[in-house]
Amino acid sequence: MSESKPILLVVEDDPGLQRQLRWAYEAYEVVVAGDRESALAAMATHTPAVVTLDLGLPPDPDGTSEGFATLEAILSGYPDTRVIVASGHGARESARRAIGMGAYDFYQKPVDIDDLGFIVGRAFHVAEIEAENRRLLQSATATPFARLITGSPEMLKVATMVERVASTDVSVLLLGASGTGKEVLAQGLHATSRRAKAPFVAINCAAIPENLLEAELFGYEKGAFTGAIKTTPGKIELAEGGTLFLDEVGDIPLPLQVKLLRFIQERVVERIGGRKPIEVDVRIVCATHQNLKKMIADGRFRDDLFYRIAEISINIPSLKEREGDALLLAHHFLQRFRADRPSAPFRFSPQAAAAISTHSWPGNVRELENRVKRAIIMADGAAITPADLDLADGVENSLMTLRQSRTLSDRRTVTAALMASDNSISGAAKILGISRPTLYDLIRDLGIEVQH
Ligand SMILES: Nc1ncnc2c1ncn2[C@@H]1O[C@H](COP(=O)(O)OP(=O)(O)OP(=O)(O)O)[C@@H](O)[C@H]1O
Repeated sequence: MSESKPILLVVEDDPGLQRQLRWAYEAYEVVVAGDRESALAAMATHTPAVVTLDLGLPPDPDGTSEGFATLEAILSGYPDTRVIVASGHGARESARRAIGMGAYDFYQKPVDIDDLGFIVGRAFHVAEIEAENRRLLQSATATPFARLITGSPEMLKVATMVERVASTDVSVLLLGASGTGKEVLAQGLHATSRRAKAPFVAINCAAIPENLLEAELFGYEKGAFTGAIKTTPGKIELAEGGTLFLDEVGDIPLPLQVKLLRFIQERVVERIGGRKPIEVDVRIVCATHQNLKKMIADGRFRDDLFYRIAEISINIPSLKEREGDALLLAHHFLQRFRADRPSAPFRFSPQAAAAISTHSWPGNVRELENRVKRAIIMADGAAITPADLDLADGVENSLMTLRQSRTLSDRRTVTAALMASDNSISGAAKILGISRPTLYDLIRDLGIEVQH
């Protein structure tokens, strides 16, 4: 991979500030444009991930009209670009308008190079994560787990385990909270097993009334009970040669647990009202959000059945535990649902992205899917907002994190410089490129203890 620096486009008409910014951002290759035309030319040539844009551009250097026109042109041509808007004119109103149009962030002049540098750094970071997300989305859809979208190491580990057990015929118990993707994984398991061409039959044991569950699973002969007007095979039979997925297996009532156990041991079913045993070859995969061990202790689940269905148990992490996945999945669902509603926004506002990243997702992926579905219907701006998702604004949180992370990174850098210079103040100041008094101030503000 090339080690070239990322390109930052600075749209600024003041030559003094142009020079200052060019000098300040050593980590980037800074491209400068002084007006709309040259900004769009630079966009076409370099397609930078991040742009800083002064709203006061010629021919309206004292107003904002040209700046807004430039913002609109950039965002409509290059919707993935993070545009950071800087202006001294009627800052609040301009800020609101710019963010509403899809700007990434806003900065009020006069420019503080350090602060703006931090915002720019974060914008590149987010752009990188999003690019990575897009790559992951592409590669994820190429795997046998076509419906499983994840970039988190914990979940990838789960997918690898599922893939590994798929080639065997052991029974698998998937443990995870509601909406974590148990059925998606069960389907992935089936699709990667030797049974892939045979049926995958799923049954949610919690969704079917107790008295109907037996008929659903085992089938019945005509006339076996009132309403049994024709002979009907059960789900177990329908899964012949393939995989039977028993979701919420903990909800199977005890008498039916006995019958299921018998089937698993003998591999034959008898329809209700039937006399002849029917041989069935199926792979059993179960899932539950309940604690089966506790249910066994309470006498609500049979331990002999548990050991039959749980030759291998796999824990599925909650969405909150999969770092970065909420945003990755949100983009995935946005793309998917937009297919039916092309006029919907194609991006989340920075506030919405922050809200998605900080929400605790008690309903896991299903909750996320529903919120994005809702947002696509509700949204009427350029970007999806936290309100469209019915989430609290995440920006306050992210701003706190911004401040905290800045302190954290300063502390780390100063401590490393002190260690490298054997706690010599002048040595550390030299490494950090600051004066000794500035370093003393920093050490005090950051609460660092210097050992002598
Ligand atoms: N990693 C994932 N990638 C893409 N979509 C997912 C993922 N996980 C779950 N989904 C989607 O979220 C929804 C819920 O998933 P699923 O039904 O598999 O969860 P579950 O754990 O079986 O839920 P429950 O226990 O409530 O039945 C489905 O629409 C599914 O397609």
